[in-house]
Amino acid sequence: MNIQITNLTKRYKTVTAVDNISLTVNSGEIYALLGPNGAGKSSLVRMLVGLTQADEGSIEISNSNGPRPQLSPEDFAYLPEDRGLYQDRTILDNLGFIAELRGLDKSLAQQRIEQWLEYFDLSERKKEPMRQLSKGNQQKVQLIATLLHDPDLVILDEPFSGLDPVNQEHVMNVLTELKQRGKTVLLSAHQMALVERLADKMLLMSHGRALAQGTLAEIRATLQPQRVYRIECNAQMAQAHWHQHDGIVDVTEIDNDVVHVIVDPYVDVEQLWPQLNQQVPMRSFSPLQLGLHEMYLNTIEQNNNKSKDIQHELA
Ligand SMILES: Nc1ncnc2c1ncn2[C@@H]1O[C@H](COP(=O)(O)OP(=O)(O)OP(=O)(O)O)[C@@H](O)[C@H]1O
Repeated sequence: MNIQITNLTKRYKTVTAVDNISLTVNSGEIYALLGPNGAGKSSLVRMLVGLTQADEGSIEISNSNGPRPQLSPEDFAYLPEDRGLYQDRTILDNLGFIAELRGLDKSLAQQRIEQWLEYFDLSERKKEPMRQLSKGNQQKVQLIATLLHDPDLVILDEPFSGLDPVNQEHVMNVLTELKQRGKTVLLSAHQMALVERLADKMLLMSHGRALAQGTLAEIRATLQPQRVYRIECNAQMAQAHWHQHDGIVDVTEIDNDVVHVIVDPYVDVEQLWPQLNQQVPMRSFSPLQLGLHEMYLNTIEQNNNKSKDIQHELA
C-alpha cells in the first residue's frame, strides 16, 4: 500500500492542527511522525484513516493494482491514541470479539490469538479481565487486536507508550517483520532512539508544520547542516587560538581535553587541520553526528523560541 499526502491542512476553531503537510510512504517502509505534544500527529493520522476530513489538500492511496478511492477496513489497522477495549471482559473475549468484527475465520483467529499471546508473554493471563492488567500489558493486547487481521497498512499512534524496554524491543521486532513482509507502517512516537533504529523516513512536526522530513541522513542535512568535529587537545588553548581562525565558526569546550568545533561549510578540512595543529597540537579528531534525540531537542527548542519571539513582537 502506498500513501501520498499532499498539502494537507486541518483547522480546528482556534488552531491549525496540520498545516500544509506533504509526505509519501510506500510498501515495505516504516514512516515515523515525530513532534511534541500537540504538534498535530494524531490529527494527521485521523484524517488518513477517515475519522475527520481535511480542510485542504489530498490523500491518495494505491497498491500494486493501482489507485484506491478510499481505505476499506480490511486494508488497514489503526491503533488509536485512546485505546478502547472492554475492561470487564477477558483478554480472550476482547480479542475474539475483534477477530469476529474483522470477519476472521474462527480457527485462524484462534491460532493467531494464541501465537500473539505467546509472543507477548500473555498466554497465562488470557482469562483475566483487562482491568487487572498493567498499562503495558493492556497496550500489548491492544496492539494484538490491531494486527490480528494482518492488513497491508498499519497505522499506530504511539505504539511504544507504556511499554518497558524489553517489550519495546518486541514491538520493534514485530514492526520490522511487517516491513520485511512488504507492509506499510506509519507510526507516531516520542522514543527517538527507537525511531532512529526503526524508521526509513520521518517527519518532524511542530505547531502543525513540517520542520524536517526524509531519511535520517536527510533530516540530519536539514537540522545539522554545519560540520561539527570532536577534537582531543588542550581545550583552553583551542578556545584561545582557534576562534580567530577564518575557517572556524565556533569552538565549544566539552572538558579540559575535548572541544567541539564547527567548521565553515566552504573550508577544505584537509588544509585546515595542519593549520590548527600548528597553533594547538591535536591528539585526535572525528566528525560528530548528533543523534535524532539531540537534533530533535535542539530543533524544537529553537522553534519554540522563534514562536515566542513572534508572539512577543505581535503583543
Ligand atoms: N477535536 C479537536 N478540537 C479542537 N482542537 C483539537 C482537536 N483535536 C486536536 N486539537 C488540537 O490540535 C492540535 C494538534 O493536536 P494533536 O492531538 O493532533 O497533536 P499530537 O501531535 O497528536 O499530540 P500528542 O503527542 O500529545 O498526542 C492541538 O493544539 C490540539 O489541542
